[in-house]
Amino acid sequence: MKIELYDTTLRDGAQGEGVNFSLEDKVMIARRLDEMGFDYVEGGYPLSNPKDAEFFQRLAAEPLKYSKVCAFGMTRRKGVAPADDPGMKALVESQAPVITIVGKTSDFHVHEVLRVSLEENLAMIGETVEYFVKLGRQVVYDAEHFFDGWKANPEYAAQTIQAASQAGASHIVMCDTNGGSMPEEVVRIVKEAAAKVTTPLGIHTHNDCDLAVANSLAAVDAGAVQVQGTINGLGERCGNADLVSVTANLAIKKQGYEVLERGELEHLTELSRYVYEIANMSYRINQPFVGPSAFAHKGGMHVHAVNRVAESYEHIAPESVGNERRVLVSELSGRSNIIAMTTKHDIAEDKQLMDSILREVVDKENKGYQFEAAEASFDLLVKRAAGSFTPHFELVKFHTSVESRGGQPVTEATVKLLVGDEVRHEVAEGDGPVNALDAALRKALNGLFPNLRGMHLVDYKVRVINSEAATAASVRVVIESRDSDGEVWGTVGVDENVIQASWDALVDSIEYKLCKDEGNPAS
Ligand SMILES: CC(=O)SCCNC(=O)CCNC(=O)[C@H](O)C(C)(C)COP(=O)(O)OP(=O)(O)OC[C@H]1O[C@@H](n2cnc3c(N)ncnc32)[C@H](O)[C@@H]1OP(=O)(O)O
Ligand SMILES: CC(=O)C(=O)O
Repeated sequence: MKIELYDTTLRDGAQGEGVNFSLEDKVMIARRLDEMGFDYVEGGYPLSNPKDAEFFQRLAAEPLKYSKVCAFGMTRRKGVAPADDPGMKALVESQAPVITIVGKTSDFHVHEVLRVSLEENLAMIGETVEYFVKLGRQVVYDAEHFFDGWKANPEYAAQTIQAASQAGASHIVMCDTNGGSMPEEVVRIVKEAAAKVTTPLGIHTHNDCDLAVANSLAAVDAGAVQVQGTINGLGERCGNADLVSVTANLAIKKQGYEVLERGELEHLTELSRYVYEIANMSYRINQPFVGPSAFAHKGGMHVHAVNRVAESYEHIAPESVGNERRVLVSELSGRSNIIAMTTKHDIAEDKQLMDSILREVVDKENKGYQFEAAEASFDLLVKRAAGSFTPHFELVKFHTSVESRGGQPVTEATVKLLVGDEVRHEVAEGDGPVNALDAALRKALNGLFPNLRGMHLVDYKVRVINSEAATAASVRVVIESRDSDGEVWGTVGVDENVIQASWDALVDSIEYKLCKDEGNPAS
């Protein structure tokens, strides 16, 4: 059976704390969802702000190819005719082919929040839906607080959805607005609601009990044919149902449902990351299906098994959702992790070397190193252990100073290097000691390695480890670098002195780049 996917990232997702899409962001996300084959894209609330109103004008001028565009609004205001209601006018002007109307299901909300009679609320629902149907628009009716309302007063809750159904709504969407329902309640109530209306049912859940995806799937099993949710579960409070997980579960794990019929499932990971990037948010690393850790294997016994049979510790093939298998190296590693990480070195047969690499990894992790986010440092460690690494330069000394000049901090670094037989001695200023060291190091290497010009630092993280040792505590510095090929790599340094730890991570980063460009990648 076909299950319609209704995306509300641009409306309900934008209600999440820290989420703020520009007009261009919204248009780009809508187009990506359209390419992926989502059935409905809810673009916003045109009454709410000019950006949302403008979004619909942009899409009216250049329509989506597949997805139906939905404009969201509430039922008419109390005591106002639909034609005179500013919210209705904004929805009409949006030109959106689908109008999604939210209305009250719960008698408690009708009395305490709207402060109108139960009859007036029914009239608000029926007249609003009818108004848009008569204008030739498709109307999706979102029944707010549906499950709470049904639990408190099922007769009245049923009357609200019957009002929408009789007025011509195409779907009645049951909303778990406060996210407090359990899957067994959802199943029972969806079945009871299905006995009261013939209009197709949809489900819209929130994640306050961490059950939004489970509740969506339970509703589908009970008869819902449309699922509303957001990419990555963005949304108010604890978020909405993550439409990525809903889609993957319906397509891969459950039997008999069809979603994204155009074979776009293998682009789910790309879509998830695209939305994170546009929202300027970090990926949720352990996000099911699409997170960077979703198929990352760390425990030595697991890696051993996965090397033999991938599905021994994977519930699906990562590629089916566009993700990839990763092997992590850490103190929890066994020889299998090292073998998996060093395939290009062709050293798997050298058990002694494998054991010495493993011992060094465990020893270094014990001192505070972490190689999970520093694969480039790990690769250099392997080369050093295998005797195939020749440093491109050697440090003679470095010096950094920070002083205040006229109330402004000025940071300077001096670096003295031996490059072959030549001594190079350079000084540079920077925004801080690490930036100044980076600049002086590059100056000292200037003219020898022009490819370093296309490389820059993109992230710098410092973490105090062993903090109970107070001032003697070590720090771990992780640096992320990127080059003009778009490759990103991580390196790590650990020391009691943050400048030394930074230097070590910096040097690894440059050595990795030089090895890579010589066609001698460290891994
Ligand atoms: C469950 C959901 O996610 S629903 C969507 C929630 N999203 C948002 O609120 C984001 C966009 N909202 C906005 O920009 C603004 O709230 C607006 C433009 C819609 C309204 O702004 P204002 O007119 O200043 O009203 P305000 O937000 O303070 O209060 C909401 C009003 O709508 C009324 N209202 C709430 N729900 C409904 C409804 N379903 N139908 C009719 N009126 C409703 C409230 O009773 C209140 O009116 P009152 O003060 O006369 O009682
Ligand atoms: C409509 C909606 O967003 C809700 O009830 O949660």
